[in-house]
Amino acid sequence: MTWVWTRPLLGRRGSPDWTCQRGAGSEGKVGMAPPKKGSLPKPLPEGFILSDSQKKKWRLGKVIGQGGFGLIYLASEDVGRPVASDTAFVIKMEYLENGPLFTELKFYQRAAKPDKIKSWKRSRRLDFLGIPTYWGAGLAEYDNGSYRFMVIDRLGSDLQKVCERSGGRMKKATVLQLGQRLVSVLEYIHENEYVHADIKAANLLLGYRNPEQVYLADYGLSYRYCPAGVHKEYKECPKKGHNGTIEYTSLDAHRGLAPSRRGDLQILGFCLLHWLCGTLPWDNVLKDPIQVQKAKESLMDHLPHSVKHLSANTEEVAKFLLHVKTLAYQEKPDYQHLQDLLSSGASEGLDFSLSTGPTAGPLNESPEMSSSDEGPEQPTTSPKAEPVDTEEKDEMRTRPVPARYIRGPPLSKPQGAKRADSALPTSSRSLRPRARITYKEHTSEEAEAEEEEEEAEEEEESEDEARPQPISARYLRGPPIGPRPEQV
Ligand SMILES: Nc1ncnc2c1ncn2[C@@H]1O[C@H](COP(=O)(O)OP(=O)(O)OP(=O)(O)O)[C@@H](O)[C@H]1O
Repeated sequence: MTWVWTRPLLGRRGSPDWTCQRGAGSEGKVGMAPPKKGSLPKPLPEGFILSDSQKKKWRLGKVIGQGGFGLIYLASEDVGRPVASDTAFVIKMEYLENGPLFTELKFYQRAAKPDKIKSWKRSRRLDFLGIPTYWGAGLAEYDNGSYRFMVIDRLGSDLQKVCERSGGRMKKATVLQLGQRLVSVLEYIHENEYVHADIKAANLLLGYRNPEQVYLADYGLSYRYCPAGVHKEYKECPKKGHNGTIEYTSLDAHRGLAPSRRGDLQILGFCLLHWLCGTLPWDNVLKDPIQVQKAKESLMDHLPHSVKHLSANTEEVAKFLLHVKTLAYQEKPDYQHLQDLLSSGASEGLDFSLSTGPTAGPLNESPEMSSSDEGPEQPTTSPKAEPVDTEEKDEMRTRPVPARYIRGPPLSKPQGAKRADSALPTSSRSLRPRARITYKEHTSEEAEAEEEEEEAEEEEESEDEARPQPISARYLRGPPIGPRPEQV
């Protein structure tokens, strides 16, 4: 039996209303003590000294943030005095048995070492790359609890908050500028065998000292799509469908495919659209992942008109999504071309002041359009969904929520419409708080074995004393490797 973290659909982010429920599989594993009720760890005292896997010491300061599983502390390498309020480091800490920090740590250790980032920047002639620097990690014991921690750059406010403060939407030039920068970050991540799989404003943090810099953070859902250069195979697995943040997650994720590069870009496209319009066509059906999937399929099927129809200022994003639609599952995107598509209206810097651009388009029309509405001809190379077994779909629909890990802040409830085809926005045009539901698939033994195998092959695992507790005690996400090579 394994343990699944659950939280009510609209439960408060970081609130103690999590429960731990038993799930199927992995019978009889060692280390099966259920994680403590309420996943947020007990805060460690200010001034606590931690030693990382390289024996470097770190001093804990105040808690400055909390996520679904862990706390963020200010931290300092100068252990002899209290941590200054303007310190450049933070420590992210979770209970040892929790999975997301382990996943995030593996990303940083494999893909975001300072040297690697430095040489990438040199080779690309970049002044800046928006990935926080990783400074170390380790394990700690406190008051009978075991913890994992990771030291990274201290960052500033997240874009969700910034955006809410400035009226909900962003200026078009800023959205396009953000899009370009994120394509550049994604290219780096993708070239290092990873995808992020959870791009959204809440995971974009401004620099602490320089708010002109934007970092893509939170790699808790990141996925190694191409371990040792071998891309995961195309395998739809409806039972693993809808992973990610429901508003933005890719159609691949809805279908239960392992995340890949095109999925990240599609997620980014949905984010850009949201930031521009302040709303998305599936806002009103967020509680029903299948309806969300259908609304996204409809939008992608009817590009570019479906996007242009939402607002007058979406031409570049429509082109962006149209290009993403042409990508095959394993295809390497043309990052330069994607950046070029966004470049025409992009600003130099970022301006988060109130957006006065056109609001989203007609409110009472369906995103599903007749073929005569479609505008320019569609590319013929667009990937087609494999037929989905309706029985499996029904099973997904009725599957009890506790079978998955669900996370998301309360924010406001989506309003109104019951059907995807009437899912056009009805009220607010702003990026106001909303239900953001993240589905995270429950651990599978294949995925765990796969991770173990990959790790065993790596020579660079000197920091592996930070390995997790017995596998079954932690939460892991990841689809199994499919036997069926199916390039779509
Ligand atoms: N490097 C950082 N510097 C400063 N604040 C940070 C840093 N990383 C995260 N935060 C802030 O701390 C809070 C918690 O972040 P964290 O990444 O742990 O969780 P989350 O993304 O909010 O939720 P989840 O754990 O469910 O993914 C957020 O408000 C985030 O903006």
